[in-house]
Amino acid sequence: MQLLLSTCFRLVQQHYIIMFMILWQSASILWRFWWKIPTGVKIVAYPTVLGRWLTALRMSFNSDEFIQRAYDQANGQPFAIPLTDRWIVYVSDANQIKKLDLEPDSVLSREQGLHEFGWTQQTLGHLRLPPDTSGPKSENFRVVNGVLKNKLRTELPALREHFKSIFKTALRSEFGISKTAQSDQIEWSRCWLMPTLFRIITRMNLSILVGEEQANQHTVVQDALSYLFCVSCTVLACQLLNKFCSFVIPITMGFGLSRSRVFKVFLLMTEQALNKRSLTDINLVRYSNITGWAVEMTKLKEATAIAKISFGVFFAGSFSVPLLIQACIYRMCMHPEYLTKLREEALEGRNLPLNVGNHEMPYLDSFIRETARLSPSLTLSSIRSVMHSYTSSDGYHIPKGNWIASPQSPIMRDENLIPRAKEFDGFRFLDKEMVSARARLTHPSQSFLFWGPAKNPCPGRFYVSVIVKELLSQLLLDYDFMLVDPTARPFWTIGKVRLASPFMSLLVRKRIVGPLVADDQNRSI
Ligand code: HEM
Repeated sequence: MQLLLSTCFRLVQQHYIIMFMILWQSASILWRFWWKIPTGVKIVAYPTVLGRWLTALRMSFNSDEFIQRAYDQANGQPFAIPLTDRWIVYVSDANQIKKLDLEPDSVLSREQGLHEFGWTQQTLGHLRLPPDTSGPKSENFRVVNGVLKNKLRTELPALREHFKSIFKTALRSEFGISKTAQSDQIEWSRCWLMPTLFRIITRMNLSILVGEEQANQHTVVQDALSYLFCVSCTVLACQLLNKFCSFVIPITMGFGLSRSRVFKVFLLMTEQALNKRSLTDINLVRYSNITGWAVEMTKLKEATAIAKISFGVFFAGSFSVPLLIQACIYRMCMHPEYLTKLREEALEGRNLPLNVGNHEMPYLDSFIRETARLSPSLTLSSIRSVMHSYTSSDGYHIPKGNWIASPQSPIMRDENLIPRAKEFDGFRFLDKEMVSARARLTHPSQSFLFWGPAKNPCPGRFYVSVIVKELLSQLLLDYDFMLVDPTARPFWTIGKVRLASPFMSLLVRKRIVGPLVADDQNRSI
């Protein structure tokens, strides 16, 4: 009898818990999809509150197509699509975007938007600098832009030999080709592209962030890679599970162990740079990496706070570069007709310093820009988080907590803005005489949102442009390559991210100098 009673009691208890969870979930659906709905804009979702929720679920897997259709139907007007955590109002008209640019960060915050986008509370945890809504006046913004757009950019031409030697060694070791391999050793080796590119680029980023000595240490690179893997799993979990993800985060983040180990390296290098500054005449101190330049530029005194800034740069710069390179390699394999010209150019430019006047290698520059245009790694751009309920001068109203953004892919594929926009034309950005570029990879514009808003584009883009060109040049000059399965799906869309396929594999061999045998996907192996 007692057993029966206790079983009944437990069932009732469980029943209440389930009832409570259903009520809580219903309330949050009502709150988000009815109470927080933007007004005065076209709502692109299935009708009713439940329909909007289903649209949000659908957006987790198929957002690219959905946004494209909404853009085509909106005729330049703003439209709103629900995600599981918020509404996004997409604005594409240039004049409306200009008006948004005039709003202060305390109303429409770019920095808050970037933090929410990167789930920094979960992925950087206590090592993040909290978002500062004072816009360009914030210390983080000033230091990050100063370090990447001034210091690092000025050093780029001199760093070319350094980049070259890192990539040469890395490619050889990744492809399992010995230093003394002769051109008649033509066996193909198979390479799993995404992890390979992450290893190479993370090693390179560490060398400019914390210096060559640290980047040479196997454990430092391994910790950085483990941390990036944890971040990828966490962002994926957060995108799919949203608020329910709290209990899985410690697991996906590996309890923050790799994060702490990587941060320790940043802290150590920051402390060393601070010591150097205090011991030497300040005018004589020369730093050669980002942690040192951050110490040189910041007004902050405390090592941990300064290290958080450079750690934030590591976080911001780690994911997009491998994805861009993978997209370029995919395009090269699918459009081998470009390879002869790209190889000629790479050979001619082999020893020139890159980024002196930002006009070197126009063919490769155009090829990468065209790839980026058609294969951006995000479905949206220029995110702003609504800090206080916002009513625009055009009459639409967006409740606090939602986002305003631009529909990146549809704009970059709009035939009204770019002729034959849906076609891949690798040398599209060269002028009529085909000698120099009309628009460089690093130039942001209203129809090229790859680097974010034209007003405040990514400060790391000059560095990206140089290292991507260097790596692709070496690949073109030293290797033949082709896709293992050219028919496999090249991209996946998960929530706001448009990922190059993590399963893409390449067949690679040392290049036979002479006829360009790699220019044909159909050759026999
Ligand atoms: C293909 C590679 C990259 C792409 C497509 C990319 C794109 C972007 C975009 C879209 C933004 C947001 C801009 C905004 O909405 O205001 C951004 C911000 C940023 N990026 Fe990049 N980025 C890339 C590589 C890098 C690298 C390698 C670094 C560092 C070495 C870097 C450092 C940053 C930083 C620090 C910010 C935040 C700027 C701020 O808070 O003011 N990025 N990037």
